[in-house]
Amino acid sequence: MILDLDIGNTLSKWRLKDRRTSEIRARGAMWTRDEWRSGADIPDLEIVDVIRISNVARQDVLEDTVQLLRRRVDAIHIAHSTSEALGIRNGYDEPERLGVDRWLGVLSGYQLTGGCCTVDCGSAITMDTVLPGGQHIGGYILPGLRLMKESLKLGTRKVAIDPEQDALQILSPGTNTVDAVNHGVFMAATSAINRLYMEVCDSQHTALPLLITGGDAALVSRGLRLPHAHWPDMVYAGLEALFPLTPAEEQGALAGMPEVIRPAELKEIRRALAFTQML
Ligand SMILES: Nc1ncnc2c1ncn2[C@@H]1O[C@H](COP(=O)(O)OP(=O)(O)O)[C@@H](O)[C@H]1O
Ligand SMILES: CC(C)(COP(=O)(O)O)[C@@H](O)C(=O)NCCC(=O)O
Ligand SMILES: [K+]
Repeated sequence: MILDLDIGNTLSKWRLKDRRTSEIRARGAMWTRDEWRSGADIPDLEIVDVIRISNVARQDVLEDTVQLLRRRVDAIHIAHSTSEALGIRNGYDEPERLGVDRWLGVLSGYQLTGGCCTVDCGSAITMDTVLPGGQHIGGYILPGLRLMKESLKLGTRKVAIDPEQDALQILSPGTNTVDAVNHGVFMAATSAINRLYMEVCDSQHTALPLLITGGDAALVSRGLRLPHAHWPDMVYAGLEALFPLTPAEEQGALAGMPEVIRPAELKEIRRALAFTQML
């Protein structure tokens, strides 16, 4: 069995994948700051023979995790951002400083689309662009929904946006503190993504597919008017692309690949952008 780990600043996500059939057998998550102890929260390590890791949390979290796992498994593959991989050139001045979760999203996004914008809505919200031909041009980092809320210190930290509400409701003026904050941060996130996406397409002269992932992706997705695809396993898919282990992975099949949504026409994107700028 393969254990895939995606250690973010908030949550450490894990997934068990069958090495022969490529089926996902189990999934879970735990708080990154918590220790890995046997119990219901962590996978059964007895059946794991190889591990792939994406880590953007502190180095000691990775070291502790590897220490714990090393005793039990044959191989541990740890992903790193590099200047080039799988036909993609990293656009950062210092490529190794690009968050590896972003790099993995770019790798899988490019495998799927041949050029796209990737958005990861977690502790931070990140957007990256890789152009047709494989040049990554860098991206943007914003605080995530939770961080934005916490930074206001208005006591609304624990009250999440109701995911059942429709987007128009979430964007309406709040008539109490909780709603005012929730609607405000939702608007900040969705309008920034909309705008940055349009700016990038305009300046690169191409309408790019838009992919979104991360713990808040389903919610943020509801406020994006642009065509886009939600790919919950996008970071895991980058691990699959970088360290293929199953027969399906060796042939380029990535877990949970969404259908590619055709982007709006470039001239429509430019019209919407011009409208935004005149407001
Ligand atoms: N079950 C959940 N537990 C905790 N956070 C969740 C959950 N579902 C959605 N979230 C949201 O997802 C965010 C974490 O997303 P994630 O992509 O895992 O972040 P990171 O990779 O930075 O750890 C949280 O800040 C929270 O807003
Ligand atoms: C930007 C991030 C904090 C996002 O992490 P996440 O929200 O997924 O926990 C992470 O990708 C990171 O630490 N990046 C290093 C800085 C950079 O990418 O420029
Ligand atoms: K993120």
